[in-house]
Amino acid sequence: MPHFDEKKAYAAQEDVFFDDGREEELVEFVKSKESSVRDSPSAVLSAIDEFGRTQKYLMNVGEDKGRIVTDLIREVKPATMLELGGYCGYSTILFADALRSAGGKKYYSLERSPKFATVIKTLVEIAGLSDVVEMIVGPSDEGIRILHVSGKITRIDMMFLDHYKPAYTTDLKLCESLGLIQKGTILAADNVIKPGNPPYLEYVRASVEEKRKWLVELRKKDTENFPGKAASQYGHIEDLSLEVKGNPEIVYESRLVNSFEPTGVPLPAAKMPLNASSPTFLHLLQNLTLILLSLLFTPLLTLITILSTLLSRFHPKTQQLPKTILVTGLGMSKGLIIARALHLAGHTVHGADFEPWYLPVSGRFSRSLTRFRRLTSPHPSQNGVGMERYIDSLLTIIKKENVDLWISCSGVASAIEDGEAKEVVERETGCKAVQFDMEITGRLHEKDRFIEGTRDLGLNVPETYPVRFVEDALAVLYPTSPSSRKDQPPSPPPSPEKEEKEKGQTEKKYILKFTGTDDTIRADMTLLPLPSRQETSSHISTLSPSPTRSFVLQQFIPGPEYCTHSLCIRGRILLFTACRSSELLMHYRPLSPSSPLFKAFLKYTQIYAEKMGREFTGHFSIDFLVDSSAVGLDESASGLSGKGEGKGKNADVDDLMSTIYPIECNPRAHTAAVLFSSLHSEVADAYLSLLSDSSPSSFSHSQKREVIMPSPSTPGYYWIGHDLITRILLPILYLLQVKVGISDVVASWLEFRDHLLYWKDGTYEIWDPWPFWWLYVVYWPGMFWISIFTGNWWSRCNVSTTKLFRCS
Ligand SMILES: C[S@@+](CC[C@H](N)C(=O)[O-])C[C@H]1O[C@@H](n2cnc3c(N)ncnc32)[C@H](O)[C@@H]1O
Repeated sequence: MPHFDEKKAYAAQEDVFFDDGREEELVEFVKSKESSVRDSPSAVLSAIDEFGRTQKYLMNVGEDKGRIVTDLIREVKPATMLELGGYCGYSTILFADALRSAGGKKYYSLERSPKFATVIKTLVEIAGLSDVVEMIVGPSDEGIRILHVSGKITRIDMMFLDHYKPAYTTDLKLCESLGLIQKGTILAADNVIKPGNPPYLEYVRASVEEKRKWLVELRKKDTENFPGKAASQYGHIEDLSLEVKGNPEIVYESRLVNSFEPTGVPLPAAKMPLNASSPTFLHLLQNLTLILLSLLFTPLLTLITILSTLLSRFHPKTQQLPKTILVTGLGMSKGLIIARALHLAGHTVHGADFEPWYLPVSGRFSRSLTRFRRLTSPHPSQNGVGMERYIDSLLTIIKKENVDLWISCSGVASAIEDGEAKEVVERETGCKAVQFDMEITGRLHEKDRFIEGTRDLGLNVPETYPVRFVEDALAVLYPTSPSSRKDQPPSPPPSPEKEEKEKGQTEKKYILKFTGTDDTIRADMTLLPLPSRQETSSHISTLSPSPTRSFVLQQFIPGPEYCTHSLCIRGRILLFTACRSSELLMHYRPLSPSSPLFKAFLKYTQIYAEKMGREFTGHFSIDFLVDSSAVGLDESASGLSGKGEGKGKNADVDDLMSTIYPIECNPRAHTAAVLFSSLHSEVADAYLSLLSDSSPSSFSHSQKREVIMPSPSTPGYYWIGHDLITRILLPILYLLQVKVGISDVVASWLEFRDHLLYWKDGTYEIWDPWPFWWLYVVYWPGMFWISIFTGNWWSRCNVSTTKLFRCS
């Protein structure tokens, strides 16, 4: 046991030893020395220590126990680190400084008390560490979910646990369940011996078998049988979740390290590096072989094409009279799968899309098309000329080919234009369009109008406010009561309920979302308000909201995001699917139609469509967030976990309707449409119903068509080229840059292997391989070189290294 220097001992701990005004006194104390301590973390720490010694006790980790962790930081060199419980920022400053010196980037401090969080912010700012430290205010489990959902943390390099003792285990399990604990993660937990944390020690020291056994037993709450006053230390006993199961397969190495409290009381602290199993070299070899087979065998593809041409004679054809159909958006997978479905059902399909003359899109080479035409873009519009030319180019095809049905698969940039085009096409020709009209498209496309309209329909929505000026957002984030205005007479004090509501209002978190299509801004997930009004205001100012560059301020819902895709004909949903939203929208696995979440999403979408009435025809896709904290939902509610035993499995669909929040709507086809690839005759029938099913009496509940949805056995869909880059090449690059470890690289490769073995490529069809071949052998390399020559490559890489290869 090392020696403790009595001269540096903190004042003795009193009965009441925090939240009695001493934290504010500390801030004043440090501020009084600001000129000598500014921008020096060690000087700020010395000032805090001096206060603890000469004024009042502070529950800081202190110099001695702190050194155990800073030594670890120097050794492990974490890129990011998490702290649960920041109090006045002693550990925050000590560890964030060590992290920065070791080359790390971000230190997240999770602190429940807004008052203490303000103290931390102030002292961190004086120490000159604001660039490194990010505060997340609120209960730690909420903070962990926020960091996970926002993508700020995908793996925990190192975590310091020093908050509500019973929450050590539940929070660790939560991190495990979210996949944040990986091989090499280091946990440093304070106070596990005194006052003591038996459930935590038991958990991290348990074997895999023991933890598996506990999973099926009825566990006591972690707050029960807790020693001393630890369970009620911060006022009340917290209701910790019993639902988060953790990952029993993870094994920890545990070590106790002797040290001293800042008062000089000797104590052990614990640190725990982690062990996990490694995959084999064989998988790597298998992956490489499959890649070569998939991409380089052009002659094989040619042979397949010839054979499948012969075999396609045996495809079942439509029972109806063949129709002539125009599908636009053939450059995207969603357009391609719709064209293929209609072709296989025996119809004549024409394709069209925008494409530069020097680089044809892959969809034009599909065997499902009778002919492909290049469309004039509506965008280089001078006085609406671009728009007129676009509509003319559509009308020309429709009239020349006697098109019966136009299926618009617009990209985000031409959704509104297609709304206008639909009106002209239906007015001037006999052709029907699967596309919302301009008014409805605008109402769905614009985020604030969509939420407002949905609220008017009586459906659950997140709070959403239009933001055209910085002040619009500040007015929501910092509501002032009328009585605080100088020019108005004071009004009576607010009722307790109103006060409670206003308090709640300010504690809610919001995200500022750009209403346009700039991906760099769309990625900004900063939770607002920031700790001070000034920081909030300057953050919003950097985004420069204006009437021509508007945003919405939307309530942050802590929970997973799901996307849906549906085809709606005259207010009825005919095709529907839902999936977990994936990074870059390049992986789709359908939710089981029997899962409660799927049913809730479908019900929500159906209610919306029916309330909109017979004018509502088009592709309709709502993105939902699920407030999993509200009803203790787990993965079993979506049917994706495959385990099926969770509480969510039996969730009531009506209850779920108030915990699913639409966050935006795409009035166009979603790439998740690929999940219908094997249902071609059903898909074709659904689209063709627009031409036949038009009598007013057909819109009744009794005659409701059955909704077509991908069966639970539908494989997941991915794009092999995207996976090659994001799952194979980029991890190697990041490994060379020492951004990730070898275990991360292997995990990525294994994911790719699983996709190759069990999932399906979103472009490839054995009978129609040329779009796939063109996409990867010509289009992507072409895009790559064009990007290099035009310089776009680098600017896009700043957004995301994989963005360039998004082909949805
Ligand atoms: C022992 S103090 C932290 C001391 C700090 N790590 C240091 O060494 O300077 C514990 C802190 O955890 C915070 N806390 C308690 N429960 C929490 C929870 N569920 N989530 C986040 N913070 C919590 C308390 O408000 C308190 O500030």
